[in-house]
Amino acid sequence: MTIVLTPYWSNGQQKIKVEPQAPAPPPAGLLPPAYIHAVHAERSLLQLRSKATPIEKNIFLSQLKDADLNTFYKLCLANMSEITPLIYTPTVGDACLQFSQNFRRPEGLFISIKDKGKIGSILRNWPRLNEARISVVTDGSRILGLGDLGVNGMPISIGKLSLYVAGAGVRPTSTLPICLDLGTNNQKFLDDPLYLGLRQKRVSDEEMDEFMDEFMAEITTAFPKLLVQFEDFSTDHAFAYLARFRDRYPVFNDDIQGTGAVVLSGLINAAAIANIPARNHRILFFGAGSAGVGVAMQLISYFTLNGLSVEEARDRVWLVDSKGLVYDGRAAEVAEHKKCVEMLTMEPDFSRRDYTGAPLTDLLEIIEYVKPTALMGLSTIKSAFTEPVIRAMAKHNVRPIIFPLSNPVRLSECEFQETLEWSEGRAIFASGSPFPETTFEGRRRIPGQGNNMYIFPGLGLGSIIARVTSVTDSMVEASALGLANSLTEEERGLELVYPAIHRIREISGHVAVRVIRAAQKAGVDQSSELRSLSDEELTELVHKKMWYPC
Ligand SMILES: NC(=O)C1=CN([C@@H]2O[C@H](COP(=O)(O)OP(=O)(O)OC[C@H]3O[C@@H](n4cnc5c(N)ncnc54)[C@H](OP(=O)(O)O)[C@@H]3O)[C@@H](O)[C@H]2O)C=CC1
Ligand SMILES: CC(=O)C(=O)O
Ligand SMILES: [Mg+2]
Repeated sequence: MTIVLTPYWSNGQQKIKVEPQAPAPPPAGLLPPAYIHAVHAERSLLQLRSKATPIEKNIFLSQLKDADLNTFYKLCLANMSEITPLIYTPTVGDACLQFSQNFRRPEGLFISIKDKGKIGSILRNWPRLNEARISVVTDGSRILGLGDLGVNGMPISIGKLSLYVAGAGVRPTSTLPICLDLGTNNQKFLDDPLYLGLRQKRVSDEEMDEFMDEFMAEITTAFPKLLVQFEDFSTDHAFAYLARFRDRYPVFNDDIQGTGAVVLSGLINAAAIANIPARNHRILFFGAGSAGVGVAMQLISYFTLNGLSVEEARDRVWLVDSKGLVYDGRAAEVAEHKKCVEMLTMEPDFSRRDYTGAPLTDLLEIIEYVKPTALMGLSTIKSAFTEPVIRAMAKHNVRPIIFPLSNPVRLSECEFQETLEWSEGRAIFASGSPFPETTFEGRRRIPGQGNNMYIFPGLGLGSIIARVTSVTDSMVEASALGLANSLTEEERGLELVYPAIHRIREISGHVAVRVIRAAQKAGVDQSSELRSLSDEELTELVHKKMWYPC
């Protein structure tokens, strides 16, 4: 049993410790005589562990959250590494796939295309109108690497918000999960009598634009203090709506910006282990969607801040999509977001100009041509990093950086153990979903989890506390740098690229402080009283604001 709990009340016979936040005990007789709330957390943990499969554990935890919020978050905080994979990736992928079958009680807000014209009135049905501070909004069109899941995407919003609470201490009552139902192109769901969403195909881009304009205007009116996180929109809409709304409202896109920040942070720490400055790396992206391009943009921005010109910075990056290496001369059309993204002041044209040969479609061939120092997988293609691919990376690099970042775990481009074996233990590894640690040739090896869950809780908390009017690139970059320098000496000694997940509150606090400072510098903060605080005072304030279960 790993949890350490402080009992705070019993059924009245044996008062132990009453904390200020503790709920009043129910009247005598409504609980068994020896019931102790804190011990109940241990009982809940045993119940959780008695479930056979991850999805059963996910269902159990979801019901526990509904029945006893404090015990749920106590378990999360005391057992982060055990519980995070159950409420988040990989299990949240199954929770989404099975949402319509497993549905018990509604959680969050559902807004459909049929509500167009009256979205404001639907939003005002939310019972905690004045309390909402952070909303994770998905349209279910690209849930993890699982594709269009329509209204079944709701658990991703719920799961991310549970991490806001557990990982950053955002008050549970301040979280607002939203799933937009704009139809689905998933025929299996449309044919399923249990499917809980609209029985229609996705609406046109024009209709979706009108809907999103109304939605954003109404949500920021109904909830004037709300930060909006866009989650798992399909890539074209992810870029389009970030560009459309980011200067008007406090909004960020987790898959583009959160992922960009977390991978930049991991690359900085991996570069230190490889003993090659980050800006000197040659980075090959296998997958050029919202996540791949988001990370590429973040890296280029960082490299330019570290002395490279835009040309030199983008020269460090190669993109591969389903048609192979992205280069100017190839016949297959190159989507706009892979060429020129308006969201940065520079124009990071990722399409290579220096390659003029025949299309390169084989990853191994591409590796032999590029000779990358780092290989990033954001493709949703399971096992794409084959033994020859990893061996080629290991041939060209003393310490190859290999980050298979696709989620959930069954879509990972490679697994931890095989990557160690094929690279003779030299790979520096981080994956999107967690792999267990292992011992390789007598040495303890701990895989990194390169997941935006290390960024969004702190980025969100800092934005909420500073009451920002928008989320700037500098705030996102600050979150990455804050995460990168949060490793302890012991963690560096173990060659970790990300800190241990059980320190998530500390890390989120650190990230939040960096984000608040960046917001102040950019002039987008509205909590001017925080400006005069020293860093120590600000850190203390951030931690004081964190909610704890009782
Ligand atoms: N670790 C983390 O924190 C995060 C991980 N992710 C994960 O990243 C993955 C991708 O997300 P996202 O970018 O939004 O999704 P997209 O579907 O937009 O992108 C997938 C990309 O992979 C490319 N691709 C598909 N098949 C192949 C193939 N056979 N060979 C080479 N490339 C291929 C696609 O090519 P084309 O453009 O030609 O279609 C596209 O560029 C998901 O699994 C998601 O879960 C996302 C966000 C955060
Ligand atoms: C982690 C995440 O945001 C994703 O896989 O989409
Ligand atoms: Mg996502």
